[in-house]
Amino acid sequence: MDQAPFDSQSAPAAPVALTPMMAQYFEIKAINPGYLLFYRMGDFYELFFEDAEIASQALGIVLTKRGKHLGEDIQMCGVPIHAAQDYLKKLIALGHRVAVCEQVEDPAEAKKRGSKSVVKRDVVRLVTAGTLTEDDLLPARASNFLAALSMVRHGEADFALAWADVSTGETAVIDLPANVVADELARIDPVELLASEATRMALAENHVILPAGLLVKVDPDLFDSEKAAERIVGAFGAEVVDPSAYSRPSRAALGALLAYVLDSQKGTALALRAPTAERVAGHMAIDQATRSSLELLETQRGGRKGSLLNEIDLCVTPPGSRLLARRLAAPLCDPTAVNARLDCVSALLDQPVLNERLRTGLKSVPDITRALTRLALDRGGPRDLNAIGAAIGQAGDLATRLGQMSEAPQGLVAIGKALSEAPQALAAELRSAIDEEPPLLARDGDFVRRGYDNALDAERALASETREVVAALQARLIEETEVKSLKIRHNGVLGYFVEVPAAHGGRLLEDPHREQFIHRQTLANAMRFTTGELADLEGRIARAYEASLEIEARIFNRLRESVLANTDLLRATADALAELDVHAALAHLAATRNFSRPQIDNSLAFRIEAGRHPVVEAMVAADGNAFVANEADLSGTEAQGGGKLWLVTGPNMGGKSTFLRQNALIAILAQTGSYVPAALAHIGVVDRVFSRVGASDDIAHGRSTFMVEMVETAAILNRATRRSLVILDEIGRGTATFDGLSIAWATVEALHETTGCRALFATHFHELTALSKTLSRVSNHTMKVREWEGDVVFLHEVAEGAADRSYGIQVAKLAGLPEPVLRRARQVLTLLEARSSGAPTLVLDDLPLFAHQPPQQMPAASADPLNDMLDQLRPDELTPRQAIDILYEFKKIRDAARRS
Ligand SMILES: Nc1ncnc2c1ncn2[C@@H]1O[C@H](COP(=O)(O)OP(=O)(O)OP(=O)(O)O)[C@@H](O)[C@H]1O
Repeated sequence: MDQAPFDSQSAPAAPVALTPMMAQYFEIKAINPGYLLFYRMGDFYELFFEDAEIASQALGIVLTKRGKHLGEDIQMCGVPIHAAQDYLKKLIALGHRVAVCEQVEDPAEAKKRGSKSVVKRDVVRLVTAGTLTEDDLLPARASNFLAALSMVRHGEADFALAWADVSTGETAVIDLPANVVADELARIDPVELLASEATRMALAENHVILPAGLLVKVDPDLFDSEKAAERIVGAFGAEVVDPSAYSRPSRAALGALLAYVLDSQKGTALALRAPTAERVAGHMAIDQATRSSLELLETQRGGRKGSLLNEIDLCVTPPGSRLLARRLAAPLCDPTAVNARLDCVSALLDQPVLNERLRTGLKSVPDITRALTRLALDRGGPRDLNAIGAAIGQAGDLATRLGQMSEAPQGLVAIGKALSEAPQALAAELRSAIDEEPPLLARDGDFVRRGYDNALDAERALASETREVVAALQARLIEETEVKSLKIRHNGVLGYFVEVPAAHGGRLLEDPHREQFIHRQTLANAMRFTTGELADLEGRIARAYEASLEIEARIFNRLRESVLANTDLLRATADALAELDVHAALAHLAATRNFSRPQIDNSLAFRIEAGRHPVVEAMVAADGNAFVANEADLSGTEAQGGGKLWLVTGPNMGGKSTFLRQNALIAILAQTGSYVPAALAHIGVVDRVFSRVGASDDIAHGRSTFMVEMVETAAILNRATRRSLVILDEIGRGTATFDGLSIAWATVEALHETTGCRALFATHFHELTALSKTLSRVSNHTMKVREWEGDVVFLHEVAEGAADRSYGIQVAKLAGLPEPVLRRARQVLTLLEARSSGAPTLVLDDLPLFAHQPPQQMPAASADPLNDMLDQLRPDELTPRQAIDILYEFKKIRDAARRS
């Protein structure tokens, strides 16, 4: 094996000719720019130079030095082979990409070329976040997409996005105009995104910023649409996929995706499925801001817990959870397709005993899509074969159960058919061949069942017979030497040997035993010998073992081939299992959470009775409280000019955000094919949902909160259609009162007059409620509160009419604003209200600040009340929402003081 790549003894301090190994290292490094090079040295992967610095810091491992280059120390760190997987996982999670460079010849071969020759090495795999296949590197319940974004200029730029989960083989592509690129990226949520610099810049001109953390800038050549056609045919076969069926941008995106995956696998055949061509209009458009505001798959803080998905995901298999997440990210727009899904849920809901049995059966079905990919990439092991065998068996059982269903809907019939076609003969073969608990790797052997292969059994018998031979030999040697404590033992260094206690060792060194026993080792208490007979035995055992390993490897490969020959059937089985899991889970959800079936059609209806927010409901229930269900009716018709717009007023904390969001979530759940948390829901399919709720809670990156709010409002006004559902919360709040009010006013008018979409608009500008008099489809609604001894009690109930006031001061009191501040605020409010109603009244200056305060409570600094308030605030005890509300109070007081 090689020594150090860089010879520390002979490395001079000045520029030098490279040692052969250094030359090899640099050569490999140069063709893999952007990757940390894991350079195989014996039992370690070693990293050098900057790679070593990066890895040692990222992994918390020691950085050492090995030799010199150009007079400088060479930094080095290493990870042992057996732990490499864990280190890789950490590096990938931190966004690094790794090139794994192995020794690709036997060191003995290298020696033959001369003593100074270097063992050949080559990169066998590029490991990146988007090209992983190993279970322990992947999240079980989430997809892991690699995406490639292409641009083909036709005067105006046309884009396409291709994406694949390399671990499951799922592949898809979609043509996109520039203005939906960001939405689609948000939906697919890739872990790695390939694009050229030109594409990145063209999108930036369109105000679409590609996520820097995921972006891998690749050579534009990778996107050549002509080469792409060849790659597509090469990957899937001309008889399976016709490249000309895709648009030029789609071909280019697929071509780049395939090239990158192929390169990462270094020549291993691809295990991707023929790409599905998706259409933008096929699913509900939900932009990034809406996804984040509605916390569909993850919360705004980034975790899955607290998201809608987490609340509704009762799937019992990881592929089921992955499918549900994908469906929730892309609800359907075709009522027929939605209803077909709902029919499956309804049928299972109607048969709870069957559904429970199906779920119990599904629970033990292994994740075969990933096992199949590993086998295709020759990275699989006997456990993958077992998983596939078990899953096929389960699929058969589940098909039988489904077959017992009376009047199954079309969707379940199709699932049952796919399950019944699972290749049972293959499963029987796998079951008869592989042990129940095999080792991870085929090369470890001992996984084929006894009785499966005669030749293998014969070799194994030889190996085990030798055990008996050893015992017999030991007995004979005891007799011959008369050393009763003589033992035949085995270890890795000596192989088989004879061991006697030290006290008897001398006897074997003398005649007549001297000839037979060759001394190998003297220990404190024992002496060890070998004999010719033992060496012979050793050889026989080793040969038998080698032979059995070889036979097992042949069996493994044959079974692997049989599995791969059934790839299409197995994928269909896996798809059907995942889909059944999703329907069964949604039926279980509907039953346990009291959801009902939504009525979905092509109308412009949006009528929800007793609607609930599934996540807040669970949260409130955990505190022992009941969620207050609310109705919403935004239904309209073309003849009326579109849907209705509800203006919702009411205090902070009154439940406006919850109410607004729950209606968007109900629409999304319904079009996903799920029952919904409402007593009744009638929804004409929604083509886009826009939700801007609580934007001021977000810390805007680089743009002020108000700017973000305006950019997002602009997007809604430009893109919403009559079929859209728009949910807006406190538009215009982040600027001066009159500017904000005017913007909010004009926005409501535009939504009503031009867009005609169904909309919920929450606001603190009570002036807006006057619009209901002039705009026919605008109506006023309010969150009910009850005042009790000066305090406010939130009823969380939506009622007709407008709120007469905002209860800001009462809420500020709940938030713990100091009493002097509250008192002063009440005075100011009274004055302001009186002034705006035109009543002759005192001016602000007439009122002494904090009048009636005893002097000790109101120190001299009260000339600057804002300062005083700040002194008394306890920021740590405030929620962001409370803090913002207090800030608004501050601004109001300051503005009022300025004007008066
Ligand atoms: N329908 C409901 N039933 C029971 N509790 C509710 C309901 N709606 C909201 N709540 C409770 O009230 C809290 C505040 O609700 P929400 O954030 O929707 O109020 P808001 O009016 O939007 O306030 P803000 O304007 O300050 O964001 C929720 O966290 C929840 O605990």
